[in-house]
Amino acid sequence: MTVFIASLFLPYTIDFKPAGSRGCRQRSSVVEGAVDGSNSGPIVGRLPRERSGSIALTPGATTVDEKVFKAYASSLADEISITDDPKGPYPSEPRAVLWGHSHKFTQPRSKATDHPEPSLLHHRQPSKDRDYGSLGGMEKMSIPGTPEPESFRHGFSAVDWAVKAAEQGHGGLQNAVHAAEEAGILQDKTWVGTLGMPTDSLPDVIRNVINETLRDDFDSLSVFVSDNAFEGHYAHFCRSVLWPAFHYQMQESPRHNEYDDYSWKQYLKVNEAFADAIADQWKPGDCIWIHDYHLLCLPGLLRSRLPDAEIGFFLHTPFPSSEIFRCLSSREALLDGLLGADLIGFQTDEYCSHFLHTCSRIRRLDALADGIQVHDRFVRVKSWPLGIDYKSLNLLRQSVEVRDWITNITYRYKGKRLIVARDRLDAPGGIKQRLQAYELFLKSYPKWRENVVLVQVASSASEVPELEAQVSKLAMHINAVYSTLTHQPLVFLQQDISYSQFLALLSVADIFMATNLREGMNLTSHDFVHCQDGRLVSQRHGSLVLSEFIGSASIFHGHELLVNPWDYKQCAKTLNKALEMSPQDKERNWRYLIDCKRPYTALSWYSNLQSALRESHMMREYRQTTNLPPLKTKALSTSYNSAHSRLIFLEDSSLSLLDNQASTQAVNDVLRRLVADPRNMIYLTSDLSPDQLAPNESCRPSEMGIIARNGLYARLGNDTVWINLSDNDRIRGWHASVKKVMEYFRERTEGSTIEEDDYSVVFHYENATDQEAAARQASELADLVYGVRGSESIRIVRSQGAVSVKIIEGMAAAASFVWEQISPEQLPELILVAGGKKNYEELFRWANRLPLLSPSSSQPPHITVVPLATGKLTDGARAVLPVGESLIDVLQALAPLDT
Ligand SMILES: O=P(O)(O)OC[C@H]1O[C@H](O[C@H]2O[C@H](CO)[C@@H](O)[C@H](O)[C@H]2O)[C@H](O)[C@@H](O)[C@@H]1O
Ligand SMILES: O=c1ccn([C@@H]2O[C@H](COP(=O)(O)OP(=O)(O)O)[C@@H](O)[C@H]2O)c(=O)[nH]1
Repeated sequence: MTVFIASLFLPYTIDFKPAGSRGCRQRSSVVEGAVDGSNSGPIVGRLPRERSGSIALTPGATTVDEKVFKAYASSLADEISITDDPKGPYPSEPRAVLWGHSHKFTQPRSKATDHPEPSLLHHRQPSKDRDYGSLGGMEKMSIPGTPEPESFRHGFSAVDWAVKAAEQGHGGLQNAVHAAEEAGILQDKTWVGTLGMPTDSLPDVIRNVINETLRDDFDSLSVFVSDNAFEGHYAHFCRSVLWPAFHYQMQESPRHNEYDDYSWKQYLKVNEAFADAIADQWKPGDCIWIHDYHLLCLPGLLRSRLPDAEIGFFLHTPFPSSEIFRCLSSREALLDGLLGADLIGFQTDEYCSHFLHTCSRIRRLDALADGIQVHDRFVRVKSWPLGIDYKSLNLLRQSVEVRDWITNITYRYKGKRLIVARDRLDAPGGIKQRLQAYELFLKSYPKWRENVVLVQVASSASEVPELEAQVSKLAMHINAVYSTLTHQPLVFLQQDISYSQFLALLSVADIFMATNLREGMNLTSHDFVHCQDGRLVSQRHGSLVLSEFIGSASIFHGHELLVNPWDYKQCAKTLNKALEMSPQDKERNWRYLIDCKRPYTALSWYSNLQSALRESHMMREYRQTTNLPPLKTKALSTSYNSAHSRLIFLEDSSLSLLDNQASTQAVNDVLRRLVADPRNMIYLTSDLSPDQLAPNESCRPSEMGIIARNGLYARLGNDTVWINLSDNDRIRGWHASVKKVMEYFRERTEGSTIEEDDYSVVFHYENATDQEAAARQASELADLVYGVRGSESIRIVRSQGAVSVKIIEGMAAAASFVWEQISPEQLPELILVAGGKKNYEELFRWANRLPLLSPSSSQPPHITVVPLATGKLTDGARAVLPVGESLIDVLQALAPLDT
């Protein structure tokens, strides 16, 4: 089984250089080739190190501001002056080196910088009598297995190329994939992505050879799209439309409709190219993982090509509030694209909730707490925060290079308190706000002016030149006002620095500021906490000043130094607090952060996602219920008889044992036989309350457990005490707030009514005088309820003429409660769930998930879930009652009279 991992950029790209021009690059560490496909260097699993001799801090200053700061940065570089090869040879390094030594902080570059030079590629005149496409004048087409003539090899060997680490891509994702491979939970993978460089000028033969090398030696499937399509997709639609919107930057930009339309078409085109490439290679049993906002339409495009494929999607960025998302002109298509997946993962619960609400609002879909019902498919939605890979980080930070940088930086900033930040220079990066807060800090706390330095690494983002100019000015202003002859409080590097330099900075910093306005997660803050363990630098426990608005804030929830990045006063105060903190408090804070992030590792992220996808896909199959097989009663009896322990949930509406209607003798008899068997745990479920059930008490066998009020109460078998599974105050709370909102709409919608019981509140407008206005009100009502629901597990169901708000997870939670009461020796070998009400789907899903909860050593239980009513209740069911049979017939087959 192959796992396809699709991300816009492959972890690799191609470095084109004329033969012999690679200078000092270590040839042995590059996978090299000439266009004829012969590898001119040995293929080894390492890519070239990008050595930064003296960090390139002075290139291309153009504006006055830039000159000032680049000159400053350059003098800093001279001061720091490192040697090209700190103390080689390098220790054996972790995999992350494969790409980690590339200039990671060149992220904003949309493409690799090394273009194949046209003069090299077209140095031959196309031959008139042959048509070899872009190969033009080649004497002979390269046919696999056929030796090429010398002339061919010579002509193109002048265009050497090398596979090298891509300069952009998902660091966190790559580390997670690597960790999963090392742990053996990922065995056969194929990365799918573009090379992130212009490829139009590449002759087909070169593409093919590159393709093959990447496929054979780098488990990669390269997707080729035209340079125009790539530009429209990435630079325009991704970077100028989606990225700002997903990070709450909906400012108007001077764009034309045609521009938007064009870039949207290119976005789709690139997504389609991915779909075609994957569909071409996919085999039944393979799994497809799609990553991030560049490929939102890919799940849907793949679903239409491969209806049975196992498809997962993970969004690394935030998913914004529906208020923002609904401004996107392609909102429906984007949602439909995403909903092609079996499972959609987000970094935090907040993003999940925004997504669920957006689907309900824009697509009018039935959003449950754990996913979306899309016609006959259920798309699971859940948060799985990405974490870091300690193993590779530990190895990397102990490299000679990082150690040397630590020495250099410690020497350079001796006696100073060091604050470090590193962000992309775009609006969500929050550099502008951070500098403003820092200025206020220097102003308000003069005692620190002479001994604090903020090192701000700002990777450029050419998309927003105005912001760059503003930030440069601000930086210049801070240094102009607060510098002294011997001290400059701000080092503003509008430059990329190497990862080793950055790790060294993280290790020696007193404070790391991750005060971005928005960010999906921000793993760098996790790296910082880890690097402050004192392993390389004695007793650090530096402080993390963290924005409330980034994914990491949900991991470090409750952290003492959380800030609102727009509140400069608070940020300034927090910096002062962090600097004044006693070593004991710093350590306490640090330990808190370490504990918070412990459960979230790159490996656990990968493995949780992988099993959740498996489960969702499996459940999706059960949900494809149009042709559910009839229940095989005989087979069920066989499993029942061989099971030493059985758990059975039966919905009472068809048995009438719990309600006040008299049940038949047959029902009474068969239930008594079932409960008499000590191997059985029988639970009847009802929507009645314990009070309503009381009068009929004596008619029921006392061994039978009961779940009442759709899961709000449970009574275990042989027990007389009702357990309230929900907190009454909480229920009253949601009930009251939802009702209040409904009242508001009822008053404004003539003819509407509200109906309530203790687990649902329904706004009826089927008899409203003005249906159109009432439907609009109902939509607004649904939106508002989403807003007030807080963390409650409620479900909003829109139906013809009504909006129902119901408490959910009741049945599954009650079933889990029952499950928790069972001792490990008694864990059931057979589970039967039979019911016909809508909330039984929840129970079906719960039961379907059980095999995944079973310890691997134990035999998974045999599960049968049977919808009792025909019609809509099929989600999660595995079989239907055979025509003419009732539940009693099935129960009688299990416990016949003579047993
Ligand atoms: O620059 P892009 O091509 O648009 O890519 C976007 C960013 O993707 C990665 O960051 C995202 O994923 C991280 C890990 O899940 C998460 O921590 C971060 O908040 C997300 O934005 C990548 O690491 C960035 O460098 C890219 O800029
Ligand atoms: O050259 C590099 C750059 C980053 N990383 C790691 O990749 C993760 C950052 O990934 P990403 O850029 O996806 O996350 P962000 O920092 O944007 O949250 C961090 O744990 C880094 O330690 C790495 O191993 N090598």
